[in-house]
Amino acid sequence: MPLTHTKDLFAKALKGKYALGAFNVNNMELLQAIIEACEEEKAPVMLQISKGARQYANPVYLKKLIEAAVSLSNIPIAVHLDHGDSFELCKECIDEGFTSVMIDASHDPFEKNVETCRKVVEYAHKHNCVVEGELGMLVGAQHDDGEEGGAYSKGGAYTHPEEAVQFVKQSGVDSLAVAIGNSHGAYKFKGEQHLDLERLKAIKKALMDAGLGDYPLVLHGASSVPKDLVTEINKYGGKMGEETAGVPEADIEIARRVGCTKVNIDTDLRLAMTAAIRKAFFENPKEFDPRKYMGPARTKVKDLVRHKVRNVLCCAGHAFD
Ligand SMILES: O=C(CO)COP(=O)(O)O
Ligand SMILES: O=C[C@H](O)COP(=O)(O)O
Ligand SMILES: [Zn+2]
Ligand SMILES: [Zn+2]
Repeated sequence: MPLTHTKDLFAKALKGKYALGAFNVNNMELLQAIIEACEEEKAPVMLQISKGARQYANPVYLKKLIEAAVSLSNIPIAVHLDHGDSFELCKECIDEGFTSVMIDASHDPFEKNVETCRKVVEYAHKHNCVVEGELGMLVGAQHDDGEEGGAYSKGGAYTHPEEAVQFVKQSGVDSLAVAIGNSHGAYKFKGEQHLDLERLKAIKKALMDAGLGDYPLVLHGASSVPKDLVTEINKYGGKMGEETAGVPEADIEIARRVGCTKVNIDTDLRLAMTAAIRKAFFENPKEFDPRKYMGPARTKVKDLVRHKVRNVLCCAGHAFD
């Protein structure tokens, strides 16, 4: 089975009122965990590759691993560039056959963001690829070099509904990542906080009223940073701030119902993998066969993805709609 096009996945998700999980892939075990969970849950899935993943694993390895996943499974799989930071990187991925790319020029002024997106859209649309843009800036740790804080988006800037309309019209992007209080990483909030879901509704409505239809919105930073994973990491020797909190899963469910079509999850996968590896090291300090800790790590990530697609995103059971 070949890759499924991102635009086909979006069309079905919008019709079926479910969200697609866009899970980040950095190595074989993460990929296997995502695919096995989605296969068993009959969920369509988006695999996303960041610039960092390409640097870590090598684009050819990633491409071949994904080819293996596609040929061994029956579910619809799309491949997306996460946070493309230049036209050149987007072009490389489009040429490699990615079904969608994100160009993230959200830190630039509006006009410059539009211009950068337009250039990517022009190339992508000629090559059967669709484009995600971003307007507004996520709070906190986006593009961060520091320990926990954001380098240049500490305050964030929420997406304005009318600006979103102008941005989509002028740039021609096919989906839009919004800033509604979401942020990347494990240190999103101290204590329980919520997304600005009223703003999300207003953005969706403004796009609809402007004749852009049931327009696909994207939620970055959608990890919930489960307390039990943080506790487990710390129990087995980790040193994560216990008071950290992510996006409540109930907020993600509401975002899905409002019309968020793509939900990005990376940190929760990292936490699951780290918790399982730390536990295996702690419980079996004499063990040195990587399969003995990567195996449980893969299983833990698989359980997490299963939970997300079944209980939060509600895309389980929709693979063959
Ligand atoms: O937005 C993401 C990838 O683009 C991931 O967000 P998290 O860090 O919340 O998992
Ligand atoms: O939003 C960022 C994603 O979690 C990817 O992270 P990365 O750049 O460390 O691969
Ligand atoms: Zn961004
Ligand atoms: Zn992101």
